[in-house]
Amino acid sequence: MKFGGNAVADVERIRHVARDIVKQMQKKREEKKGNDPASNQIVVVVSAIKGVTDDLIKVCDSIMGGECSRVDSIIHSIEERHRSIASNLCNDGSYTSELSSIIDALIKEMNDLLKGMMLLNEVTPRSRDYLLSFGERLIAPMLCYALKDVGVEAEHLTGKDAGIVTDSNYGDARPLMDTTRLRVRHKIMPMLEHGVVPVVTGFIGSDQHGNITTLGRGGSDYTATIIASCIDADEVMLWTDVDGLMTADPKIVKDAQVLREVSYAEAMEMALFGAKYLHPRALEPILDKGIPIRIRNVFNLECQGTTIMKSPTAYPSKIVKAVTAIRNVSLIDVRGSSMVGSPGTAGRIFNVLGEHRINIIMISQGPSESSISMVVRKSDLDKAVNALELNLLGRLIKGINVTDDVAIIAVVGAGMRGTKGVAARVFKAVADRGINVIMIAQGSSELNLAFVVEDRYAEGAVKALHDEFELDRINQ
Ligand SMILES: Nc1ncnc2c1ncn2[C@@H]1O[C@H](COP(=O)(O)OP(=O)(O)O)[C@@H](O)[C@H]1O
Ligand SMILES: N[C@@H](CC(=O)OP(=O)(O)O)C(=O)O
Repeated sequence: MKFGGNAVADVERIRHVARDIVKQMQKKREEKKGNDPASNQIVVVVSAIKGVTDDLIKVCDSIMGGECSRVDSIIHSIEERHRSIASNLCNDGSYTSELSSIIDALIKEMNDLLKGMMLLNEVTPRSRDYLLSFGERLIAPMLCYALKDVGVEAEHLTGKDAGIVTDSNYGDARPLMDTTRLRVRHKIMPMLEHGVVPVVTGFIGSDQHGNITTLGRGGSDYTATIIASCIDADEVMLWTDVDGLMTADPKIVKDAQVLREVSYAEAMEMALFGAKYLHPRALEPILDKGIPIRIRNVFNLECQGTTIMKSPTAYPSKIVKAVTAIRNVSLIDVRGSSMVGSPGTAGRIFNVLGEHRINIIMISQGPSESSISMVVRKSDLDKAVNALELNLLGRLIKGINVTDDVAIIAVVGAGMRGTKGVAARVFKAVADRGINVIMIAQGSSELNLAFVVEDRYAEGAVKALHDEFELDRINQ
């Protein structure tokens, strides 16, 4: 069971999560009538309080910008928030003092690290991951003690303690699954057999040298599926603050509906295109084993949520199941006559961006070959343009155009495969709302059709497509 950052934002929510875990354990025991000793074994994975990882990233930026007072004020508010939770969470006084001293020790370690980083005025990928890890490391002991306080035996572990070993690609590390499987089983299985609930920090692992690494934004989902695969779990539950995967972001479309079932492939497309910030690689570890994932709302236990599975049977006649939007992205257009007919052009452009660790979200090249359009995160824009200017401008490419405030809109659904007329419906619906399409891409899997609009039209485009494919009536 993985709990996202919204679910653990304050004392009340953490207590609620602890009670939810107890309920789920009881439910499992009843379902299996207690015959199976593994019937109520649960591993808990938890994310940093929503916003804390973002704040720690701001701290890194401020260190590099030499803004010490900004660092102090952000860190001060993180410390106060966690100290206050630690002192108000448990009813048992001895737990309160144990928890407070754990939190104090972590805060001291974080400040020691910050002192070093500030002294050097330097943030390396390795020190950045080490600092970001404190978001999760500060919350896991809280949930662990909340469980102890309601009578559940629990132990908190970092991803590193739990046995997640990764490569050294800081900021976006990948698990080395064979080693991880051995270590996770060795650590977690005995705890489960002894009736102890492991409470593991999401998002973090460690490389082979023992340095802390992070698995990329949204990486707690990934932690949950890595562990599930290692211990052959029956299922993975991702507990969040919405009822499940929905036909659109409920913050944009008021009558968005919960999808009862989607396939692994559809969920992966939805994740890649921004619906519920599911980690794009989170499904990889459980695909082969076919372990189902359930997305559920921790604040609405009545709702059964969404099941992500191999072969869903719901909605057999639906062409499109969801409309998604990726905001905060920018479009880079590179052009030049020497790009025409010259093999390796795209390779050279993508290499330069790859060397600067810039992820390209969407690519399009017209048959005239004289321009290539790419969408990158807004936060990567400066770095990307800089890298292209320094390495290729005046040689391979003659000009770079930037549109810095765009959004990618995508329609997703396995029913699109081989169905004629989907693109016509999509672009007519958008044009009828007076929205101009800047760039288009469709993968050959035909599971999605994606296009770019100016960001101010993003919500209008999502609503238009939700209406066009009658997604508000999907469950009728
Ligand atoms: N299609 C969608 N279905 C469900 N949620 C969506 C969708 N698109 C965007 N969201 C947003 O994703 C949020 C949940 O993702 P996230 O904040 O990463 O959760 P967590 O912190 O629990 O992992 C919701 O609050 C919702 O606004
Ligand atoms: N805290 C990390 C990892 C994570 O998965 O968070 P969440 O479950 O709240 O999306 C992040 O913000 O990226």
